[in-house]
Amino acid sequence: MLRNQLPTHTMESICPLDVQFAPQIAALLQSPPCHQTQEYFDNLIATRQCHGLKIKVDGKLGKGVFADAEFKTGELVLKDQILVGLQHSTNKMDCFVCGSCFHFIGSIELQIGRKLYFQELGVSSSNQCHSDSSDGEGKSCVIEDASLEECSASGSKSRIPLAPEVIQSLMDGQLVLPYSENFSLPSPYPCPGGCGEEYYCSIWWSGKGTDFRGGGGGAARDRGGAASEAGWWLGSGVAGWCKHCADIDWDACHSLLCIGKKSKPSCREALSKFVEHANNTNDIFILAAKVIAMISLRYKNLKKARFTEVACTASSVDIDLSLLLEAWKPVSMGYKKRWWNCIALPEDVDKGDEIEFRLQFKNLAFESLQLLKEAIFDEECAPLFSLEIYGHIIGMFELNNLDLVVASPVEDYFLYVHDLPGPLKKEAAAVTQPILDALDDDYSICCQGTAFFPLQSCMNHSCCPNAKAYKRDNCKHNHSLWLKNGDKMKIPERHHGLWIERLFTLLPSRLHRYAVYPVYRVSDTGTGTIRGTIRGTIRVFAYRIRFFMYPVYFVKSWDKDGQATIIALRPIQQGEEVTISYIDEELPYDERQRLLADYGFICKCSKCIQVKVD
Ligand SMILES: C[S@@+](CC[C@H](N)C(=O)[O-])C[C@H]1O[C@@H](n2cnc3c(N)ncnc32)[C@H](O)[C@@H]1O
Repeated sequence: MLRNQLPTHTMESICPLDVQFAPQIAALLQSPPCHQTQEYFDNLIATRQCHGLKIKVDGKLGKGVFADAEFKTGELVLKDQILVGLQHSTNKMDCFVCGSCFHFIGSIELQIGRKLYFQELGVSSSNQCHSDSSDGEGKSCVIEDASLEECSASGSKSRIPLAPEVIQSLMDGQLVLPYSENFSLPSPYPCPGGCGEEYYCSIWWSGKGTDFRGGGGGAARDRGGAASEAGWWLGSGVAGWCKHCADIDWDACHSLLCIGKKSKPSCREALSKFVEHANNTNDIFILAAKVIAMISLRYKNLKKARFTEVACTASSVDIDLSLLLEAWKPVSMGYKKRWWNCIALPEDVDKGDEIEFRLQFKNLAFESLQLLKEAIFDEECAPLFSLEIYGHIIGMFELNNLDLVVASPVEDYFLYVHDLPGPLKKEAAAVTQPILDALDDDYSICCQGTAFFPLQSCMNHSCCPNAKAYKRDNCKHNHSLWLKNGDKMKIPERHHGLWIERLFTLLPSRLHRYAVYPVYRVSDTGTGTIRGTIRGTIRVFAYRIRFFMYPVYFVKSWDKDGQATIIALRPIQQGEEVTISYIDEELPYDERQRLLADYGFICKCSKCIQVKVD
């Protein structure tokens, strides 16, 4: 049975808003007309100055990205800014990053001190095992009787702790590490709402992208509302000092989601419950909440602007559908299906249990939505709080999101010290070695999360792609995979020398989607060794699933901040479609189709069509 042909009773509404606002919801979920979509993406490409690309909206696979110029091998094809993204909550203890652009902030000392502090408290990801990851389904997994042959890198036992005073002096800036001035980071600005949960940096808007200049200014300003230019996320295209990331995030969504003193105590409590629920189940709900907050605030701003124009005094609780559709436009452009329908059925779940399986996800989303409604429900934007809309927003993430991976400057710092000439290295290492010993394998953990990118998400998949997500190639160091023992892990030649993520995959395969694991550089010989498997039993909602994990690797899209960077894998001709691979395209045909089923389609690329013909 196809996923969109489930019996009607699974589609029955459990959310009264789905029924009450059915026409408005249908209007929101209707695909925008082609000309509107074309206009939107043409505008986006122009304002972001990603010349050389064109989004075509009526291709055989729906939207697709096409070359409007020639690209040489290795050339930058696209740098795309996040529409909405989040850092996984489990990663927050490891990496201190800006809550808006995900650039590392503070200082090398603060990054290290904070990590060691949480490590000593026993709450860092270093103290957890892989299967306790923040995956869509994995978040809800409870290890019941896993016999862990070997835990991850994070569980290292060879760590030599530092004295608490040293950790404190790293955090409060008393201890300055040698050469750390070469790795300065933007100053952190606390959330203006006083939640203490989010910190930000300031950015320089060059009109082309972001260029980080640390700190400067920082006086708390009176925000008194969320009045920003409604189209900020399309980028102004004008160079100049931009508002702090704090302001950007506040105006975009955080003013509604902040649990600081500026929010009403009842909202604060409800929001805390919502976040706790998301952290215990699936942090993708927090991303969905960001979208709902963004659209609500865009709606308010559009309404304010319209009323100023026509001096209108209409009742403030009437839903203005045309304004709501306008506010929703950036989300309307994303490819989406209902979350609980587009999740691939894990191999371990019996076909006969499919309806029950999907209902569990639907109920989970409803549970989360109820908590969010208690916190930020707005009558004027009521359709946004329907389960249909919530499910489609999460489904959009499921089908399009890219893992967000931002390289750690702490790793760069230690590599720099490692590369110093003899006497200088010896002197510096006298200070840094005890810190490395305390961090052990975790010295290089990068910022990890998930994000939706409006242009990149239009890229179709191919098993013979002509583009890929960029991996930093300016690193001077060739780390071998440090995996121990036994089996060889073969890595295709084209990935040699690139940064990869060592990933323990939990079967069924979907459970790795949002996992949090370290990134390593593959040696130029491209081989590593597998560290052993982990066997056990987990509970996924009502199901007990026997599993084993095996290490695979993922090549990541990552950079100094959260932008997606796509480069050409081979020469791309003008007019040719730009494709990336959502999976490891070297796998055999059946395995590829199995993995692509997670994305809800059977591949129609030339390589797969050829297999069928043969
Ligand atoms: C991330 S979106 C890509 C943009 C999409 N074509 C659109 O219209 O927005 C992924 C979806 O595009 C379609 N798609 C992408 N690559 C495909 C392929 N090789 N074969 C078949 N469908 C594909 C599938 O429907 C898939 O779920």
